[in-house]
Amino acid sequence: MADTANQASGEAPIPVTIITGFLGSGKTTLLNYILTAEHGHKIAVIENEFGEVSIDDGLVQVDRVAEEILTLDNGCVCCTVRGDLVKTMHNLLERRHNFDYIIVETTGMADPTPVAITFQFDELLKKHTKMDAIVTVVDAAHVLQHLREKMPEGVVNESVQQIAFADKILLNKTDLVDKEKLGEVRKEIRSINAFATVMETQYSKVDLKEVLDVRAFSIEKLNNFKVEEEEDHHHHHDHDHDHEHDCGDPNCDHEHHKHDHHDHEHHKHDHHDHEHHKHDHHDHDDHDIKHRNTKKLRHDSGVGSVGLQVEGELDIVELNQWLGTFLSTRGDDIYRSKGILCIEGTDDKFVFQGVHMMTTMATSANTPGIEPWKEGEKRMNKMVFIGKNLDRNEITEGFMKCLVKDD
Ligand SMILES: Nc1nc2c(ncn2[C@@H]2O[C@H](COP(=O)(O)OP(=O)(O)OP(=O)(O)O)[C@@H](O)[C@H]2O)c(=O)[nH]1
Repeated sequence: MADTANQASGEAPIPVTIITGFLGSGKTTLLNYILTAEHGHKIAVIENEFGEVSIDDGLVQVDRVAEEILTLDNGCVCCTVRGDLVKTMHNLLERRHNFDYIIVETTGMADPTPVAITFQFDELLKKHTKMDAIVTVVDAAHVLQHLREKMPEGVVNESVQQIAFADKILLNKTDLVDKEKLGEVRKEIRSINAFATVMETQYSKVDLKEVLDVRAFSIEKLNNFKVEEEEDHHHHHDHDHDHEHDCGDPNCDHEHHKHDHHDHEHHKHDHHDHEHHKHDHHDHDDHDIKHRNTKKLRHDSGVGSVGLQVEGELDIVELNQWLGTFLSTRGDDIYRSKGILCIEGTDDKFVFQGVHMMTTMATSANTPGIEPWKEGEKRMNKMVFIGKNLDRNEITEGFMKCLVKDD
């Protein structure tokens, strides 16, 4: 008989943390800190840039990932799987008894999407690993400059995207900025991603319980759906939905790019900027919709977040149809989506998460840490979308139509 520790580590899916962030933001500093700290994990690290990182304790091995990109479709980022990463991961999994945690560090400029997608896409990886969180390291002294950088037509601002994807944000190098600047940076981050946890750090020193094994990607944390109060009352711009959207790849001529989006003309109300603003919505005013508008600040990428919190039961067929259509038409612009949902006819919570148009739906029956709806618990659906040019009304309307109507 194999020993129990071996058995245990041989069966449970291995958590994967993706560390991303702009060049020089402090990713390597974070990695070195993690690898030398006491955390009880045996960590395998995969990096794009470095051949070797040798740390005596904890670290098991470092695999070099060469630049090899396997594109599944016409070059659209959401259809890109890292072939090299798949190979490296398969090799690594053959030695899985050597480690119980995986960290993937992306290069400074890399978009985390293909890495996240790869873990969702490959069958073996899906079976043996479990995305834990995307951790984005932000350089407090330089991030505003990067966020506000004007990009040429069709080019994605990586800094904005990395923040949009994050479950956890290390606001690093706080020693280099004053309070006022720090406040400004925080606001700008919030305007892009209203749902990630932001932690201020120096030399990436963070409470590791906040970044490792946090299951942020599989959204247990949505249970605490908590949004920070913001004081500023910047005017929320209406986004003009120009129908030529881009996925950041100038060569991409993917069918869905040509999709003519709905005309949003009738949605053009002026939103308040108040948090948890109660909203009378058509004939659904019996449902309490708590939501949050993110404000468009000076980064002009149009990236923001929309969160919904709606009580009620959802019709699974309607939901699949709406989400399927919504994400296949808008998926290039929607970096992340997650949700905990209440489906008619079951006491299991449904756990939804997506990266662009790739989505997974699990239930509390197969998601550790998520409990089924309890007797008497409010059946509150919570859903988050983070992306470009999101139209809160369009999302709310689509979502509300999926609710089971009380007769
Ligand atoms: N002042 C200050 N410097 C820091 C802090 N964190 C990291 N640095 C320094 O910033 C520089 C870049 O840090 P790295 O950890 O190498 O950044 P990186 O994100 O890995 O950089 P790339 O690999 O180039 O993308 C190093 O000289 C670090 O010592 C901090 O909190 N304050």
